[in-house]
Amino acid sequence: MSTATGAAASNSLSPTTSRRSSPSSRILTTPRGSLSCRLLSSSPSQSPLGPVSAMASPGAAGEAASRKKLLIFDAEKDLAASLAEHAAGLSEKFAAERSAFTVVLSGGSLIKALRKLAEPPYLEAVDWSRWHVFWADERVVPKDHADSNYKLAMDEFLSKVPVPANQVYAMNDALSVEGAADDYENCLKQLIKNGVIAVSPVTGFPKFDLMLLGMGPDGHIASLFPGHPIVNENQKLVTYVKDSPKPPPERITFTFPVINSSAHIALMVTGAGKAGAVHKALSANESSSDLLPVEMVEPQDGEMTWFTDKPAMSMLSRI
Ligand SMILES: O=C(O)[C@H](O)[C@@H](O)[C@H](O)[C@H](O)COP(=O)(O)O
Repeated sequence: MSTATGAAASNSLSPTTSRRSSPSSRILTTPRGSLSCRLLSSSPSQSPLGPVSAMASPGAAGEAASRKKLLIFDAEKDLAASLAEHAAGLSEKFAAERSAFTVVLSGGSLIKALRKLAEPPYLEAVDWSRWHVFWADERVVPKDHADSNYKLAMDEFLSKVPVPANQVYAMNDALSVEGAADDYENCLKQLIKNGVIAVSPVTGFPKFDLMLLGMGPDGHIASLFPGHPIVNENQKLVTYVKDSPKPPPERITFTFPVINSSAHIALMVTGAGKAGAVHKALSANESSSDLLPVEMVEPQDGEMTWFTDKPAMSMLSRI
C-alpha cells in the first residue's frame, strides 16, 4: 500500500514488523466469500501500519479475501491511526495516478475517527489540493443545522485541512429533497465529464477512490435502511428518502451501484450496539433473502476494509 510519508512506508514493511508480537490473522468464511481477518493489539509499541500493509498483499485466501479485509482494533485511537494511514496512502496513490482523489464521507463517529489526518505527519504530507470531497448521504436540513452531515464534517475535519473550498461538494440545501437528490446527481455527472470522478469499466457507474462509510445498529449504511425500497435502486446515482426511520426523515443518499463501484470502501463499525448486525453480516448461517444494507456492500471493481473493534465483533464466536 502506498503511504503518505517515507517514514511510514519503511515502518510498515521493515523487519521491525516481525519483532512485534504478531497479531493473529485468519480467514473468515461468510455467506458471500472470505474475509482476511486480523486482530490488532492496542499496545503503544505496535503500530497498526504494518499489519494493514501486510494484508494488502494477495495471499492464499484468493481473490474474494483480497477484496474484503477485516481489521479489529482494541482501541479507537489505533483504529483512527490506521484509518488515517489508509486514507493518506490512497490519497498519494490516486493523486499520482489521476491527479485527483475523490473521497466520500458519511456522518456519525466516522468523522471523529478521521481526526488524525488533520495532525502531523498527514497534515503536511497529504496533497490536499487533489482532494474532492463528497457525501454518501446527507440529511435535508440547512448546512448550518446541527443534523447536517456537512456541518459535522466541516466542524470536525474539513475546517482543519486545506482542501480547496470549490472541491467540497455539499448538497444544495435550498432545494426540496427530490430536487437536492437530482442536483447532486447532476453534480456527479458533470464531474464525470470533467474527469474528476472516474467511471468503473465493470459497472459503468462512478468509481470513487475512497468511500468512507459507517453503519447503524440496524445495519443501515449511508441512508439506505433495512427494508426500504430504495436499497434496490439500480439506475440512479443519488436517490432520496422522506421517511427515514432515523430522524431527520428527509435525506439524500448514494445508491448501491455507486457505493459498490468504489475503488476502496472503508467501513467503520465499532461498539457493542453494532454486534447484532455484524453477526448477521459475517456469520455463515445466513439466508440471502433478507439482507441488511451492510450485507449488500459488495465491491464490484475494488476492495473493502472493515475497521472494527472487539465489542462490535463480540457476537462472532469464530474470530
Ligand atoms: O445519517 C445518519 O443517520 C448517520 O450518518 C448514520 O448513518 C451513521 O453514519 C451511522 O448510524 C453510524 O453512526 P455511528 O458510527 O456514530 O454509530
